[in-house]
Amino acid sequence: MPECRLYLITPPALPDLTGFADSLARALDAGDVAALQLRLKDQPDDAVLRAAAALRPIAQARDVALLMNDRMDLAKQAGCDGVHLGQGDGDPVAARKLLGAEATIGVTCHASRHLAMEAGEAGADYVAFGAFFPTGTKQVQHQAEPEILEWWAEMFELPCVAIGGITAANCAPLVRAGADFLAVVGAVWSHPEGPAAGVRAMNAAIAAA
Ligand SMILES: Cc1ncc(COP(=O)(O)OP(=O)(O)O)c(N)n1
Ligand SMILES: Cc1ncsc1CCOP(=O)(O)O
Ligand SMILES: [Mg+2]
Repeated sequence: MPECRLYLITPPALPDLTGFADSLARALDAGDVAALQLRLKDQPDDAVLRAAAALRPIAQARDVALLMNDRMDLAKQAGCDGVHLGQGDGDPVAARKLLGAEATIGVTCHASRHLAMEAGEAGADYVAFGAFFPTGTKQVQHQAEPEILEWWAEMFELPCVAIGGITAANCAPLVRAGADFLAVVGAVWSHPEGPAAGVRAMNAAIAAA
């Protein structure tokens, strides 16, 4: 079975940044996390930059890549390792030009093979498919099936990310289908025993898949 790793995404608002930074450190120390995406919604730029400045050293110290959601300009300003772009968030070619060859650029491809091939041609470092399961984190308009991961993994070397309602209890088919990363919000931040337990549970489920 090819390796699959956890990709952690922040909650959409961080009213207690200091408290969140502590929880994040404990969560990252609980098990393998490949990347952290800062995904703050409807927040002023200065709040996003403040959050990035607080979280970047925590991620960096643990060798976890920090990606900015939506905004390549803020990724650059904050010194992030990359950016995640949705279909309306800008051009991966422009992001590459701005952030450089070493940056990680991810692109949302919903459930579309066409969008994924387009993202690959535009120089994305990963393509993201979803939502695989119902999610309360975001109102989604696209539903993906594990077959798209199988198809992608068979056809292309470029890593693929699965997202949307993924938990320790439902992730096995996605791992088996060839997802390189599982991106989660709720499975970690809303885990009943806390985020560190969420990371442990996800890693155990990935290993058992
Ligand atoms: C890893 C990953 N995959 C998909 C998304 C969704 O991006 P987008 O479609 O731009 O939606 P928002 O996250 O901006 O609401 C993501 N953020 N990360
Ligand atoms: C950002 C995003 N894009 C598609 S589903 C989703 C939400 C993922 O959050 P959760 O893991 O809580 O379902
Ligand atoms: Mg977006």
